[in-house]
Amino acid sequence: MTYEKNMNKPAIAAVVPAAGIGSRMQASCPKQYLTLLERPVLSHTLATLLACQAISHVYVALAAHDRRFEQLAEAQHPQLSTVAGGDTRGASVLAGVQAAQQAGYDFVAVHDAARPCLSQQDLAQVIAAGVSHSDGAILATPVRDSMKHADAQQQIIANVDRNDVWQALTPQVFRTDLLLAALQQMGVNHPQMTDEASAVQYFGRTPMLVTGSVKNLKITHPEDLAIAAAYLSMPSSASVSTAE
Ligand SMILES: Nc1ccn([C@@H]2O[C@H](COP(=O)(O)OP(=O)(O)OP(=O)(O)O)[C@@H](O)[C@H]2O)c(=O)n1
Ligand SMILES: C[C@](O)(CO)[C@H](O)COP(=O)(O)O
Repeated sequence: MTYEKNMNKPAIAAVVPAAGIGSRMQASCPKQYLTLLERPVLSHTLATLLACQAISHVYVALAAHDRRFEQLAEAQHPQLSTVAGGDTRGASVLAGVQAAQQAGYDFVAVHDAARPCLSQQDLAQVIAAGVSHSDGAILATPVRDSMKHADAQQQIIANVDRNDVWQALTPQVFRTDLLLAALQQMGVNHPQMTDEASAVQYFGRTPMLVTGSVKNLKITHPEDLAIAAAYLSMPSSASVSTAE
């Protein structure tokens, strides 16, 4: 075992899919290694997870050809292990969840490498909800703009009632055995497996939404790096509204 069993506390591992190529960033290296306030994006993400008292170990899924990870300050951390990622985000997550299960962790908190602005407060809240709700919990934010359905010509065909529409974020926290069974049943190459909750929903369960900060953005497009830098530079008490 890589953690100390405590009868009062569930054993929780984080799983970080970090094997993507970041094609939408159009950068010279995968986005998790781009510099954000003088450190790689992934370094910010891992430091937040490693600083969380509730998380005993972090499994990072890496691309087979990755030679950058070993340069990170966190690479040799005793509470961190790497696993071989896969061709899809789901395959990378599955590899980390399998490692967590083999080590005996009861719960997993899956968090994108590309989300470096997660706060300790949001992390603690989604872990508390994921551990207490039998079908797990994910961070999410209510959508703030008008939402439209469009046809193939990009013409509006209908409005979407936004009152019950949320944007899914990470971390997403589940019992390890539940998430493993759900990922395996849906199949990690399923086109609709865009996050862990999708697999758990496909398995017939109903995860909870926990309202998180919009600052927890996923670095996806070139302009997102500057936004992340601005968010990380704000004092932690500075709030960004989650709903309009
Ligand atoms: N085969 C893959 C694909 C994605 N990811 C990870 O999943 C997270 C969210 O995925 P996304 O933002 O889509 O990352 P990329 O696939 O790298 O980006 P893109 O789709 O623009 O190529 C990222 O941390 C990414 O590294 C992964 O571990 N393994
Ligand atoms: C998991 C996720 O970050 C939740 O918003 C998102 O679904 C990942 O999607 P991507 O297409 O791999 O960026």
